[in-house]
Amino acid sequence: MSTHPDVEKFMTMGPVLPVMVIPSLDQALPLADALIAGGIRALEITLRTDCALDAIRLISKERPEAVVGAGTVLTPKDAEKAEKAGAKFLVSPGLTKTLAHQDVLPLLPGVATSSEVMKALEWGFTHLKFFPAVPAGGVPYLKSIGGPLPQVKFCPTGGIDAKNAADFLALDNVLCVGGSWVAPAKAMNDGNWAEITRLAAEAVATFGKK
Ligand SMILES: O=C(O)C(=O)C[C@H](O)[C@H](O)COP(=O)(O)O
Repeated sequence: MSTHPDVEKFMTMGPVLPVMVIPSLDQALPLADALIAGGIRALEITLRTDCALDAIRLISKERPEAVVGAGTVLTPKDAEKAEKAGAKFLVSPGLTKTLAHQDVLPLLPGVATSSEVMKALEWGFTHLKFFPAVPAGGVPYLKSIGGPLPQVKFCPTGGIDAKNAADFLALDNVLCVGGSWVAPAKAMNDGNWAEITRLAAEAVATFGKK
């Protein structure tokens, strides 16, 4: 499936797509609530933990105001499981032929080089995650890619935080940024949900809408 029109909707819902790693199911609703209270509604739950699918199921059911997506989607099987759990979109760190052809849910696939962008375009993807954003070259790199490939819109992710997000968001080819900095493991482990609401609200207030 090529880029679904809904992908741009999810990307422009907020300037920040939180990358959520949820180790324990009892953290799922408090974390979602903390982010929602801070003004973030599009939530990416990575399929990196055992309870990730259950967390997607729980948040989708109990918090209909949130738009829940699955992250770290690697295979079409992952896509099917995420859809069954209630996810509305998929995010992957890279792109393979089989993943490019899944048609279960709208996909935001990851790329890191111009050849990968060109291959994604051949498969019909115009909206991509730039991953890992900072280690791969950061703002100047993504700006350069926008020279020959201006038709592609990105969600840079990987190494982004409150300090460098604005520099990425200032680029013409960036619609939103992704990151775990608004849902840090330490605050989650401490049950410090107020801190997560503060970080989310700070991101929304600082970066506003693109
Ligand atoms: O899980 C995935 O699908 C990924 O592609 C990786 C995440 O997007 C990054 O790990 C987030 O990076 P940080 O904000 O630097 O923690």
